[in-house]
This record gives sequence, C-alpha cells and structure tokens, in this order.
Amino acid sequence: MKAAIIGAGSLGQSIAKGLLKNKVVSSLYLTKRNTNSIADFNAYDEVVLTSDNEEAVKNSDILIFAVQPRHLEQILKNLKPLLNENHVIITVITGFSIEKIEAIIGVDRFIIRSMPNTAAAVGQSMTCLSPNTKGKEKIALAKTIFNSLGQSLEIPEDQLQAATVICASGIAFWMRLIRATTQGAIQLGFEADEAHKLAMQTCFGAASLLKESGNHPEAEIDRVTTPGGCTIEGLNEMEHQGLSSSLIKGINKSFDKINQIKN
Ligand SMILES: NC(=O)C1=CN([C@@H]2O[C@H](COP(=O)(O)OP(=O)(O)OC[C@H]3O[C@@H](n4cnc5c(N)ncnc54)[C@H](O)[C@@H]3O)[C@@H](O)[C@H]2O)C=CC1
Ligand SMILES: O=C(O)[C@@H]1CCC=N1
Repeated sequence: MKAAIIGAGSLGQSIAKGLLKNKVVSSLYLTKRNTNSIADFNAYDEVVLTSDNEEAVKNSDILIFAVQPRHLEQILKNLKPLLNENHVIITVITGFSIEKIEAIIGVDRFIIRSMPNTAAAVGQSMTCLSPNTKGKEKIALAKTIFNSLGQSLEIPEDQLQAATVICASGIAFWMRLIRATTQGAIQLGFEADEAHKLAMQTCFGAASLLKESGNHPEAEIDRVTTPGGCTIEGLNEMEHQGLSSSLIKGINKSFDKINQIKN
C-alpha cells in the first residue's frame, strides 16, 4: 500500500505513527509546508518527507488529506489534474462535506470522509467512516487502514459531525475526567505522579472491562457498589452535582458549535 498524508500536522502525524508502527504501508509520503519539524520520521525507511504535494500524489495510491478545512479546497484544485481513477481519497477534515469535495474533483472518484482521533498514534483510535457512492467500493480498504490504527465504524455522512464530538473531541473530554480524578487523588494524599497513574490505569481498566465483558456500565457499577458503602456515596454526590448532566450538556454544546462552523 502506497500512501501519502497531505498535511502532516498534529492529526496527520498521529495517523503516520500508527501506520508505521503496524507496518501497514510500503511507502508513506508526509507533506507539510515546512518539513523540519517532522524530520524524526526520516528514521523510517518507508517515509519520504516533502513539501511538494504533487510528488506525493504521483507516488501514492491512497491520499489522506489532513490539512485545516480552510486549505483543502485550494489543495484539491491544485492536485486535481494529477488524480487518476485508482486514487483513493480519504479526508480527516472536520465539516468538509463529500458534496463539496465532489464539486471540486468530480463524483467519479473514490472518496471517503473519515474522523479518526489522536489515539491513532498508539493504535487505539475510534474512527468513523463515510464513503461517497463510488467510495463504497473501497470501504473495506479504508477499514483495513483504520482498523490498523484502532477500530472503525461506517456511518452515514449526516452522523459524522456527531461522531466528531464523541470520538475526536471525546479524547479531550476523557482527558479532563482523568485529570479531575488525579486532582481528587492528590487531595487524598497521593503524589502527583502516583495519582496520575492510579487515575489512568483505573480508567483503562474500566474501559477494558466493558470491552471484554460486553456488559452495560451499570452492571459493572453494581459489582463495585456495596450497599451503604463509599462508592454509592461518591456516585450520588457526583450526580447531585450534575456529573452525567454536565457531560451530556457539554456534548450538546460541542455539537451545536460544530454545526455552526462553516468551511
Ligand atoms: N480527529 C481529531 O482528533 C482531530 C481532527 N482534526 C481535523 O484534522 C485536520 C487537521 O488538524 P490538525 O492536525 O490539528 O491541524 P494542523 O494544523 O496541526 O495540521 C495541518 C498541517 O497541514 C499543513 N499544511 C497546510 N497547508 C499545506 C499545504 N498546502 N500542503 C501540505 N501541507 C499543508 C500544515 O503545515 C500543518 O502541518 C483539521 O481539518 C481538523 O478539522 C483536528 C484536530 C483533532
Ligand atoms: O476542536 C475542534 O474543532 C476539532 C474537531 C474535533 C477535534 N478538533
């Protein structure tokens, strides 16, 4: 698989690390206006760093666009003459619709919008995928790529904004919950590094329990909640203070915002 990441910024580099770690690609072009900051990728034999998008497109079959939304239109216009019928065009770009992409490069292209998250760097992304009509033929290929970076799910394009909030912004939401737990642990007397480790591994353990058992969260909550004990005391206080409600409200605010952002 010969791939290129056009715009190897924060998310593009996360994807690159995952692809390289799992040896998914035979060659990987990483483009950026100034490649100095990604020179470390030169350590990989498969990687070519360049600021020349045309060179990357000519030498790759799978093109992953990871630039800021405002840059995509001009980049696609510039690259259109170089696109051939085999190119698979994957975007990771928030809010840039398939209709808009097709209006620039044509409908007769394999186009797949994706929304991975930054955990791609460690092979734990949750990536949602929406193909255009022709792109459906390549959805299995896209799943192969993104399953190597974690897990993937094909969804209708009209759910992609919601998926962005839950999965991409979701990384930030979960980080805050871990940080808050760490702050609580420090207040209970743990050193900061110990508190961070306790919070992180407990979060990982909770997610692993759900993944491996298939249980509902409440079933696992019941298993640790002793009647009249300390867990229910803490849980009820958190709910009195609006824990679930604040998360749901935050998710809805984030969703309102993403729907206001125009590219
Ligand atoms: N799924 C997620 O977790 C996230 C997704 N996003 C989406 O991913 C996209 C990329 O976001 P970030 O990685 O945070 O942005 P970024 O700004 O870190 O990366 C974009 C890169 O594109 C490069 N670039 C700009 N013009 C270029 C050109 N003409 N040719 C080649 N490279 C060019 C820039 O130098 C930069 O390194 C955005 O569209 C954003 O909506 C952003 C943050 C998180
Ligand atoms: O914060 C944002 O708007 C972008 C989209 C999802 C993650 N980062």
